[in-house]
Amino acid sequence: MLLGESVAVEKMQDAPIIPDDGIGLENPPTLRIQNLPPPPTYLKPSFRDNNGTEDHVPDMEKPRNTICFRPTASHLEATQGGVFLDYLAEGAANIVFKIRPWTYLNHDRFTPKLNTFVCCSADDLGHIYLTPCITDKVLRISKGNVNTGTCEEIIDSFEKTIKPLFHKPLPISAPSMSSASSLNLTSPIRTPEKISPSASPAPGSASKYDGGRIGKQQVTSNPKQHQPHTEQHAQEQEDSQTESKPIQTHPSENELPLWEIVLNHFEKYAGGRLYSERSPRPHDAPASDLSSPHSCATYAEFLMSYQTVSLSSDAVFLLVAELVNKGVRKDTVRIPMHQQTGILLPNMSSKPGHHITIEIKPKWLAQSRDAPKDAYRCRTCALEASRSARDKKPVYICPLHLLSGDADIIRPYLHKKLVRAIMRMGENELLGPQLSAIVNRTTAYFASGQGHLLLNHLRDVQQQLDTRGIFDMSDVRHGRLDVSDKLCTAMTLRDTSMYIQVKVHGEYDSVPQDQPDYGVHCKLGDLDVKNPGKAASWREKETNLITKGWYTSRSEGLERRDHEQCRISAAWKLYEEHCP
Ligand SMILES: O=P(O)(O)O[C@@H]1[C@@H](OP(=O)(O)O)[C@H](OP(=O)(O)O)[C@H](O)[C@H](OP(=O)(O)O)[C@H]1OP(=O)(O)O
Ligand SMILES: Nc1ncnc2c1ncn2[C@@H]1O[C@H](COP(=O)(O)OP(=O)(O)OP(=O)(O)O)[C@@H](O)[C@H]1O
Repeated sequence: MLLGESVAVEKMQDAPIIPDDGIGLENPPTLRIQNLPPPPTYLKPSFRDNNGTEDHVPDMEKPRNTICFRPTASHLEATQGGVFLDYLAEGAANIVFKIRPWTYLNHDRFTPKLNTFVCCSADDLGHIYLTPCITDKVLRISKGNVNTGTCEEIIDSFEKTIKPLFHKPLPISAPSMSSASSLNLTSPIRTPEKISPSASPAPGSASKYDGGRIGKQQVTSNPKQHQPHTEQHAQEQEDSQTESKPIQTHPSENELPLWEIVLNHFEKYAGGRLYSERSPRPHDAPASDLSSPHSCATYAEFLMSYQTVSLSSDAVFLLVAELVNKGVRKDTVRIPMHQQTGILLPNMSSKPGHHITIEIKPKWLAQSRDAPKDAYRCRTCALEASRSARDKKPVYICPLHLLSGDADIIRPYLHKKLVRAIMRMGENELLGPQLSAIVNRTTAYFASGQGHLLLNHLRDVQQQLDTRGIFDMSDVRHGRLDVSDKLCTAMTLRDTSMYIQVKVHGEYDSVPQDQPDYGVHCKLGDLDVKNPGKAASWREKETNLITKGWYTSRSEGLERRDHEQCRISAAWKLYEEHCP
């Protein structure tokens, strides 16, 4: 296998193997395989045996300061430290394998599965040892997409850029809630004052703040008139854009965009509650005692530990074979051969009999800086509204609701997520009486516990890193990239995943009174710093949301119901109900 090559699987290819010489080419040719490759044969064990004597210098480069996966067909190696690498999941940019301890498939004969690997490391003298199997981890490998960094780059930017953002200490007393979540949950609804025209213009009318203006386009005078634009309209918008660039001016304190004024009213007068007639229920969780021994010291506790691993080229080949075996993708999967590195991460998957895991992408926890002033939706809800029925998220919550601390709104969302995770895990007995305890505990985690703190921290960092919006060029170093590193980091934190583990057995039944979110823990995943090369696509997305009316349209067909609706839409409804 040559430097610059990649292995691709195209199941429909005819030729079993077509090796190409890809050195130095921009788009290196690929090895195409139809059938699984034959397992490589390693006749000699490449580790120290039980007597401590090294009896083989392996046929791979000695890995230093790192560990290395390579396949094995040796019974001895497999029994002493073999692991299986099973396909677990994939995202747009990475493939994830679960590391499972090796087990006999046949007691009489050694019949290695194709994906039997050993994990080796070297000491200072270059002696190679078999590393005890690391079965509580997953192996994550980049697919090598154009805008995706190598594993080394990912780890480097994680250490230098991401980690410092989480070095802030966690509060040791109850969280001081943000404006979006400083809710008086017991206060009855009060009538909001009508937005004073002097404080802010009527929806859609002109003001100095035209954060929603693209080129010559002005927001229309009545938000109820907003509809997603036709293709022809979109073309007109595009044409107008070519004449003038997007303008981004920023509101001073007394020039807040309308959506923000309405949202502030919602938080202030309705106590942030979507259903105003509802009083707090007995099962609404009290705030967690954040000074308990379970408190984390800093927000860094929510980060996973990363470890680089190198992969022999045979290993990469067999991982691709594993993907074929599992029928992973109908189209092409590529794993770049030249990288031959992966990242070991803690395995956050559900573990039957122990915990269930739900995965949540909190997305944009504050409105986009570029949203029109009369936006009816937040950025995430606007994007979701723009999606076809097929592409919409099956279980959804507005990020601003998730952040709000309102247990009534968060609970139904978490309930759905947890039920799906339980069913996927196959522990259907958890759907019985235990379920409400599991849901309540997870709700408490997000409504008032550490999940709430983490979301607030993520929101703050997203806002601090993106102060001027996606069209701003002022922070860009001349001639280099057309988007700032800070914005790339903000976009990374808008795309991170929360892996929330909820204990489901054992001491979980005897929960401390003062800790309603007992047994719930979370780590953040996918913190690969985004490539500035994505800037054009981010701008295109934002422009599309603005010009096609996805932020502002009040079309019935776009409405989501109850807790699925956007918090900003809920605020508008309440405002208009009380200030017709
Ligand atoms: O644009 P968004 O907000 O939909 O985010 C994309 C994600 O869509 P989502 O809404 O989370 O399903 C998208 O996630 P999926 O592939 O849909 O799971 C990616 O994370 C994408 O980032 P990248 O191209 O892998 O760097 C994400 O793209 P960017 O973060 O670069 O915009
Ligand atoms: N540490 C982990 N433990 C368990 N499962 C994981 C872990 N990391 C990732 N996964 C699984 O693999 C999937 C893809 O991982 P990841 O989100 O890192 O890939 P990605 O390509 O960066 O995603 P995206 O499409 O969001 O860019 C996740 O959705 C999750 O199901």
